[in-house]
Amino acid sequence: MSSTKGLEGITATESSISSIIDDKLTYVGYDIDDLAENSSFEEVIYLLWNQKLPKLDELNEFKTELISNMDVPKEIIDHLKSYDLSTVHPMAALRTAVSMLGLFDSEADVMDEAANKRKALRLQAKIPTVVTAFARIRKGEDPISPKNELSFAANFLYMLNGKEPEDIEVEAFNKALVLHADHELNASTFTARVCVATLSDVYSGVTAAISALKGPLHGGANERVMAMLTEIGSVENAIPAIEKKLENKEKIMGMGHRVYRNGDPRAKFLREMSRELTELTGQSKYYDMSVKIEEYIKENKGLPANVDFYSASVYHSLGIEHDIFTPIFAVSRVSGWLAHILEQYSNNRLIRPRAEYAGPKGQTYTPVEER
Ligand SMILES: CC(=O)SCCNC(=O)CCNC(=O)[C@H](O)C(C)(C)COP(=O)(O)OP(=O)(O)OC[C@H]1O[C@@H](n2cnc3c(N)ncnc32)[C@H](O)[C@@H]1OP(=O)(O)O
Ligand SMILES: O=C([O-])CC(=O)C(=O)O
Repeated sequence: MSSTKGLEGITATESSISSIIDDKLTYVGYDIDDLAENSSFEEVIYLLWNQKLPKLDELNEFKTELISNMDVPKEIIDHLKSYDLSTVHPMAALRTAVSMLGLFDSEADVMDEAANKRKALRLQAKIPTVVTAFARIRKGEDPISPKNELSFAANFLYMLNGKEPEDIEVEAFNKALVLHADHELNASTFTARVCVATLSDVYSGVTAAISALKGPLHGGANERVMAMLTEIGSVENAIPAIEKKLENKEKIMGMGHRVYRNGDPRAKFLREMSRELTELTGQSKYYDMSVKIEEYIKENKGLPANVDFYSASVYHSLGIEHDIFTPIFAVSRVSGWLAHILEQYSNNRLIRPRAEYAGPKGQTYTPVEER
């Protein structure tokens, strides 16, 4: 028996949700380029959960259902208020709040398909409320309810900032949500599938996935990209700073990918949005720095920028606090986690690989007082 470190190259399941073939990403067979240019995030959620794009009346009904499920129990808001918000990371708060949401859902442990779909809708709807409520409470502001006439993307920015966003902001944010929605068997999605393959419930699966997304080698990288750009400070300092990091064997956040070797097809959209939005907000230095870093790493390490790299300067230009970047990833990716959870239930088998034993053998037990 031999093992593959990090399960690289191992095909662990069949899935009809998204595919990455020859550096091309599709959701249910639709090219990500097409979806990023044309679709709303609501359409993409519907697509991932139903394996088809909605008709207009189906889409309208779905949007209404989402908005009408965005409320969060007062007890959870009160719980958020009880933390020391100067030290709690919003991903930790989100992880706990999602777990708590399960305590307020009388169907949490009802395992039939219809109930699981209803829970999926509730979770997708409530996660943006938790993230925006956390961000507002920590600034001493009250959480805001969504507006029926706004899209999912617009409502998120409205609930975060308390004012209706500009069209260009909504367009950029919607595109970012579409681009982050699903990504085959990434670490957090795999985590969700492993969890629910024990026939544990949807809330457990999503709580586990949030825990995996939080790490800096996965979704947590976007916040760290912005920390790196802030630390570098100027376009002139970009290459010297990166050289120093590489000398110190530090990883450059937002660079590299387990699957893509030639380039992440999502990055070009985020790069363009970063160019536009940083220019519009007079912060082009972040885009210019990012381009220099991307080119340098490509040339010297052969590594491409991943989805987290330019999303950092995009969210920064939208005025979003840096530690809210990874929760925003969760606001989008929960759509993919839920699609995978529903797919796992529909054709379940316990996920239980083997480990190659590398420890000592043949040891003899000695009583504690003789050791
Ligand atoms: C949404 C997402 O999850 S996208 C990924 C987000 N994560 C990041 O951006 C963090 C930075 N990137 C990384 O850590 C990695 O590229 C990962 C985790 C994304 C992929 O990891 P793996 O497939 O395991 O690649 P691995 O870590 O083995 O890297 C292969 C080689 O490239 C190097 N390398 C990979 N990424 C980087 C990086 N960002 N900076 C510098 N060197 C890197 C490794 O040090 C290694 O070099 P070596 O062979 O000389 O030891
Ligand atoms: O697929 C991966 O390994 C990481 C990634 O890009 C994602 O989750 O979007």
